Amino acid sequence: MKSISTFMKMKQERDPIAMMTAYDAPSAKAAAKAGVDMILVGDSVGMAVHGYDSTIPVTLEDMLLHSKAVRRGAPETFVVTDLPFLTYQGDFSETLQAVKQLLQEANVQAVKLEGAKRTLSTIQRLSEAGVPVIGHLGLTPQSVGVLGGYKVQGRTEEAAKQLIEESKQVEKSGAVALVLECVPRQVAAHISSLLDIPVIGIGAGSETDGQVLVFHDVIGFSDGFLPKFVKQYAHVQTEVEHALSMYVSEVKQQVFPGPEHTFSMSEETLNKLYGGIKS
Ligand SMILES: Nc1nc(=O)c2c([nH]1)NC[C@@H]1CN(c3ccc(C(=O)N[C@@H](CCC(=O)O)C(=O)O)cc3)CN21
Ligand SMILES: CC(C)C(=O)C(=O)O
Ligand SMILES: [Mg+2]
Repeated sequence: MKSISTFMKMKQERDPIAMMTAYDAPSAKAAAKAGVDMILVGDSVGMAVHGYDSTIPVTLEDMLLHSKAVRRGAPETFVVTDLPFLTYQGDFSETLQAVKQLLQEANVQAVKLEGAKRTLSTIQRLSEAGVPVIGHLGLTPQSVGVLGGYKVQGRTEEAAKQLIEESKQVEKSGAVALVLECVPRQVAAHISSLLDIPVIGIGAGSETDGQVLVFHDVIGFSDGFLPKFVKQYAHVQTEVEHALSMYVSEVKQQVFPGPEHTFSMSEETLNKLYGGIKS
């Protein structure tokens, strides 16, 4: 299995890190087969799978269930799980309990936490306890209420300076990697060259040490969600809708199931059972 040192080496050798979310066993298996370096069990599962309009309602129980499924689907892949909203801002023992379950029951390799400021001491304490922690700055969806929407971050001189400062602080606190979401490419490039740890971008341009996208966005199965940074490599939504309407139509027209989908018993048994009926 790849490890933090693999990813450090990839950064040094300018070998881009391909990260993608997965929330269940089959998608994790497909990601592993495709050569994804690192799987993220993102709290975006709340939006991509559970139908919420933000990541706020996602719970630790949700993340555990999805992480376990992903682990079973991709037993040899480095997996990182998002700590959900408000599981790492209060009592540290609660944070520890959450991380303990993710690392010991779901067997993931690392956890990801949003923000700097108050999050820094948590990153530090977890790192000191031996937990690989990934930071997440820029657009931090768990703060959507404070940010006032899903908007590009770090665009003004002041905001960019703060983002650069906070990135350094996240590294200094012991994080093993940093996700930068929706920031100008120039700022993301600067931070990537400034830090020793790998910087993984989403909507952060091509000069980061790696990229991350949401599985459903990559395959075109996210109900029209298409922000600027998403590239759809397939249009599964269309395929799925076509398949489902064919199924409905064939059931209605009694085309499905055909003989090839149907079980039968022998004439002899049938005779014993009913004294002979027309099959
Ligand atoms: N399916 C999915 N994909 C994601 O990438 C994703 C989620 N869900 N859920 C959690 C967060 C939320 N994300 C979002 C959501 C919306 C925008 C968005 O509308 N962005 C505008 C920015 C406009 C601007 O500020 O100029 C865009 O056009 O990219 C960006 C990221 C990224 N994450
Ligand atoms: C978009 C990525 C970085 C994420 O945090 C998620 O999928 O939840
Ligand atoms: Mg997330």
